[in-house]
Amino acid sequence: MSVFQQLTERDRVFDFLAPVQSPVDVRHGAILYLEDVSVSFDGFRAINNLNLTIDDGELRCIIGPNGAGKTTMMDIITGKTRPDTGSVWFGSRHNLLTLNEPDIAALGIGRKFQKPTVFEALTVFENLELAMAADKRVLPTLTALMTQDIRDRIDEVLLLTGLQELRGALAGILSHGQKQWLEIGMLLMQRPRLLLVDEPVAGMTEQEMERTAELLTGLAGKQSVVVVEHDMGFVRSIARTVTVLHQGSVLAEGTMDQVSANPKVIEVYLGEGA
Ligand SMILES: Nc1ncnc2c1ncn2[C@@H]1O[C@H](COP(=O)(O)OP(=O)(O)OP(=O)(O)O)[C@@H](O)[C@H]1O
Repeated sequence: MSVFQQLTERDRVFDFLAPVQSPVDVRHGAILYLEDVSVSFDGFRAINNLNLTIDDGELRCIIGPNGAGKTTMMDIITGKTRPDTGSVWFGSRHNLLTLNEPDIAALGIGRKFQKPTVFEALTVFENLELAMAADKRVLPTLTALMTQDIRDRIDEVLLLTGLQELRGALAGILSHGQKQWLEIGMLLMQRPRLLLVDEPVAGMTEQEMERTAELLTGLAGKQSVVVVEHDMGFVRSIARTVTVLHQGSVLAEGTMDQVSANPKVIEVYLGEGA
């Protein structure tokens, strides 16, 4: 059936217009559990008996030296990499190791990579609209049929990301920071329960960093946010709990003050002048 035919079928709700369900069971307080997770690449243990719990609504920062396993950990959570051993649960109901990448995304885990990948030839508004559509070819038709719900969500996300004034601007003319916020906004359109954000402030000005700190801390509570970041000033400005990864395991966990006073952390990471 053509996209046009699908859109003219008035008697059913289309998947891309349906509200995202959140069947995640967080009654025990945690939204993500990694237990004894290990993965090796050519005999090298990139993740080594990793244990990590993220609470529902929490903002967690993950730091650690190059090669500590931060990206691999994100890849495991999103289903891009399968661990050799261990378990990974989203709430207490969903075993993520039985699901593929699209299913994990559909459950409500959004991932923001370091480099922004917005559609530069489209406006800010259209980028957000497109983030709602599963089928990226339907944009022009979708605009005509856009429900009030989607318009309201776009307005909410424009407000959250501080991009209201730029709603009609082409994404291509945005600053680096604004593009990063737009991309976070695109993820927010799907109302994720857990957002994984990789080095959000790399290449940003001081002012953009402050705005990003406000944005991420504002999201916590409504959703859980895991931020991987090397910029210690930024981590200090947003962090409640910091996890330090080293050689694929948790080396230390606590407040920024606690981990930065930890001699093991100073030795393997902070002592590098990071
Ligand atoms: N697909 C792969 N094949 C082989 N080795 C890999 C693969 N992915 C990661 N590694 C290795 O696993 C280790 C952990 O890498 P990872 O990218 O997860 O670290 P990181 O903490 O994200 O580092 P950075 O801060 O530099 O981004 C590194 O030694 C890396 O070379």
